[in-house]
Amino acid sequence: MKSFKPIIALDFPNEQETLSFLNQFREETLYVKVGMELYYQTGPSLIEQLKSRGHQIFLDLKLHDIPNTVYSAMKGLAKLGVDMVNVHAAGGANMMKAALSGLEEGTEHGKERPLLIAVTQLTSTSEEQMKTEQLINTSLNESILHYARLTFDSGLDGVVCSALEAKIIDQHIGYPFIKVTPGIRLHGDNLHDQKRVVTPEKARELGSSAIVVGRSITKSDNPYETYMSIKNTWEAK
Ligand SMILES: O=c1ccn([C@@H]2O[C@H](COP(=O)(O)O)[C@@H](O)[C@H]2O)c(=O)[nH]1
Repeated sequence: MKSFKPIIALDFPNEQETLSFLNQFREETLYVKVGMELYYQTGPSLIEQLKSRGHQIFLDLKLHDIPNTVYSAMKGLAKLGVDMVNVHAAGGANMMKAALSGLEEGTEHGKERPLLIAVTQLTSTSEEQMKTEQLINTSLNESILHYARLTFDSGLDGVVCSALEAKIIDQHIGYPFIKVTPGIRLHGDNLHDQKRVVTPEKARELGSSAIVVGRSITKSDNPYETYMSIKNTWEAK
């Protein structure tokens, strides 16, 4: 199975704060996640800087639009040379297939295409919220499995889900389908806006392929130490 370092969510408002955070990590090369907050302020130039420092990049823009728009957007994103990108599975099979075609066509000849994964249900969504707001009348696990199957059948590499759903996805889809799991909390507490949370140890036990950790590292008193301790726990697998 492909092995990923813990992915640090760089949820910062600008380049300066991002780089001063990263400077604490000395020579360590990281797998970082650039999301909407940061990318919408900095654009491709920050991606170039992160690459020049040797970091791997998950560009987490969660595309969700009509197939043609997603196709063209992915074609452009492929040129950035990032390692992983994503869409919302709720955009449907045609949209996901269009995303994959765009990525394949946009990837420079001889380079590896970025991994493409799809968000099933956000880790900030509870079963109750899914039922009352999205009017999806199944269990949360069934909805996530449905989106995971749709994603797999559309030819993508994996999904974003909580580690709580990693096992059921393995049972029905298997390897090498990737499960990227945010909602990681060091004490498993429902901190902030997350609803489906898991500790790094539990995520490992449950079969997560990659954990995404934001505020537990970025807001800690010693981000470097916190990251190293999470990494050691994760690599003990
Ligand atoms: O379902 C999802 C999809 C993406 N995210 C992103 O992961 C990080 C989590 O940050 P924390 O501070 O560790 O909560 C954040 O960038 C989200 O946009 C997610 O949490 N859940």
